[in-house]
Amino acid sequence: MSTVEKTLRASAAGAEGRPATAVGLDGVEVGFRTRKKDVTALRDVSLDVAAGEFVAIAGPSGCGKSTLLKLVAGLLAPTSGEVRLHGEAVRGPRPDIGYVFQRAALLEWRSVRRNILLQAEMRRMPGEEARRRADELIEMTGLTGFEDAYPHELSGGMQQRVALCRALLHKPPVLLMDEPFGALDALTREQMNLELNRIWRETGTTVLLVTHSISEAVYLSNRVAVMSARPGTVTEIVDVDLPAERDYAETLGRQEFRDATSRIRELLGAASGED
Ligand SMILES: Nc1ncnc2c1ncn2[C@@H]1O[C@H](COP(=O)(O)OP(=O)(O)OP(=O)(O)O)[C@@H](O)[C@H]1O
Repeated sequence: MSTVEKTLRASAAGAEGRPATAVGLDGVEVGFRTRKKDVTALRDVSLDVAAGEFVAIAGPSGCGKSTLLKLVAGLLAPTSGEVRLHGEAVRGPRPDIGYVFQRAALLEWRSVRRNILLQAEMRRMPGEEARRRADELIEMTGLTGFEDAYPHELSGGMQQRVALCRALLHKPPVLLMDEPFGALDALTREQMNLELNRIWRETGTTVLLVTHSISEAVYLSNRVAVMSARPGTVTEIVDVDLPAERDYAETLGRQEFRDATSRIRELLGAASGED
């Protein structure tokens, strides 16, 4: 583990070595007013995510999962209730988060390295430090040898790896991922799940992941927050009783994995046909 990662892990632990709360939502409600009607997207959402924890959010389409991530990022303000990052109320866009979306959204005219370094340019990070960090991430995500390739020369999985490097460049203590592997084929998605589990363990980053896949949610997380249909609220938090380091096939065969997936499927309604 590098010194940077050790520091990140140490700062993730609160007083007396207990993990501090990285993300807190308290009685959050979000309403949208459109020309035609008012929509309550989230109602009474409360959720605490400990520093270094991996929490997945699962729920039916339109229940407010993306809205919840936008609140944490400070891109949206709640109508009522409070959102906190590291104990501090979120009052506007936060620089200390990383965001990965379903589409990698890379700049076609920039190489892999320069797409990753875009984050540094936006944040005016010192060049040498940013280049070192980009190299570290390129190696961590298996992109070595493709630094000078352009997005059209990459597979979908590789493009998402670049997006992940870009999101992690400034070492955000909190990483928000909105259905990041939804557009990938099943095998690539499995590979990305394995890699994300390793990267999460190596960096100690707190992760909030929105996913429609129940198995992905359970494979990756410490806990899965299951939401109801709109107005979305967290109906139950399912604990995933598995070791942090997870072999893919072995994990899927474990009773704890089956217990968690069937509980989530039950909560979401077997008829939804998800996963
Ligand atoms: N800016 C907005 N203005 C008006 N309504 C909005 C806005 N953003 C979201 N909504 C509404 O809020 C609800 C929740 O949207 P959100 O995108 O958070 O759901 P989701 O659970 O992420 O959906 P999906 O799983 O389909 O991506 C939806 O009914 C959506 O139409």
